[in-house]
Amino acid sequence: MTITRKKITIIGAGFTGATAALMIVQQELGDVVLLDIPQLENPTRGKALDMQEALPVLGFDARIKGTSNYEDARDSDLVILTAGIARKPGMSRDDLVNTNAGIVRSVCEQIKQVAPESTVLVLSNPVDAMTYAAYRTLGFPKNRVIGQSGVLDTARYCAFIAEELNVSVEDVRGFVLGGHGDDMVPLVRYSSVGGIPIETLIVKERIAEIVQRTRTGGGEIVNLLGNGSAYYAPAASLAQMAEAILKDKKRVLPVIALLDGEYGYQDLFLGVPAVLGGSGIERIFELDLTDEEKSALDVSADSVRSVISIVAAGLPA
Ligand SMILES: NC(=O)c1ccc[n+]([C@@H]2O[C@H](COP(=O)([O-])OP(=O)(O)OC[C@H]3O[C@@H](n4cnc5c(N)ncnc54)[C@H](O)[C@@H]3O)[C@@H](O)[C@H]2O)c1
Ligand SMILES: O=C(O)C[C@H](O)C(=O)O
Repeated sequence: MTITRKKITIIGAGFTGATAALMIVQQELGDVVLLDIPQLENPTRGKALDMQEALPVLGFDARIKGTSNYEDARDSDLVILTAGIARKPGMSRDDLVNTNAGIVRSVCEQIKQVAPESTVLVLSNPVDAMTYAAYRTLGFPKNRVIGQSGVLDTARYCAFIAEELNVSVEDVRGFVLGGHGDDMVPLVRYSSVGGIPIETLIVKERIAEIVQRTRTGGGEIVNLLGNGSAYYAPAASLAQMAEAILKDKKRVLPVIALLDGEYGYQDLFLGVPAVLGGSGIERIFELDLTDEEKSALDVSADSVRSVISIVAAGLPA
């Protein structure tokens, strides 16, 4: 019996792309193609070769290829899109919209030629709108075009709760809904530690501070780094989503999905809990929200809608 490994192409071999590549091969999810622009062909090949040479020490089997040629991405099972510019201190993610929409569109034109059956995972910011740009350009079914934000935002939220209570992160459960902006919606009511609701363990004022820190978590890292944005936690989030898809795990994770009436929104990409498996987004869960939670989600949805409208204006009708 021949065992054929899955093929994962990561477009953008910068901080998030290269880190995700290493995490993906360390989970033995498949062979990785790391693709960047032709001007960066040699550094991209260098990164891939360096990772390849780490694998005998780490003890994992995979092939990693650095390239700028889309032929190398042919027939990929999964394409991860990290191409684009990152924000600097003082910028919002939305400030990246015009530059990154152009990049996402040009990359997706190529992907649809060489990997028409792939599932596409989008990271480039502003990610809700970039997932929309990818969906419109690719023309793939909506279950195969997915954005990453909620896994990362939830990870930050859970890390802060674990730190607050001095408990294992393994026992913290939480959920962040909505767009990947400072008005995202951490759902306190659905958050627990070892099954115990956090509202019974942490005072209201501290919960509010944790929620606020989660919402601005990306900016906190941008300010500390000074010249770029987070990449370890984003790459780990991509690897978890890749695993769910490539191993058909049917994980329940917050993902950016195209909504068709769910939560009362139409034609909108927004972070919601979904079943992620071999077919991509297999099902969206609609949670019962209080009026307060729904109002907060409406605010986040409005922000996303306004950025999507900028992208839509630049796309052919
Ligand atoms: N959604 C999220 O949660 C999340 C998390 C982290 C970063 N991001 C976003 O991901 C993007 C990448 O972040 P990073 O830290 O890896 O940035 P980076 O600058 O380190 O890497 C980006 C890479 O994309 C490449 N690139 C640019 N145009 C390209 C093209 N047309 N084709 C192929 N490659 C191209 C660049 O050459 C660069 O190597 C940014 O937009 C950032 O804001 C999103
Ligand atoms: O904050 C950023 O610009 C990068 C990313 O979206 C993050 O949340 O870390």
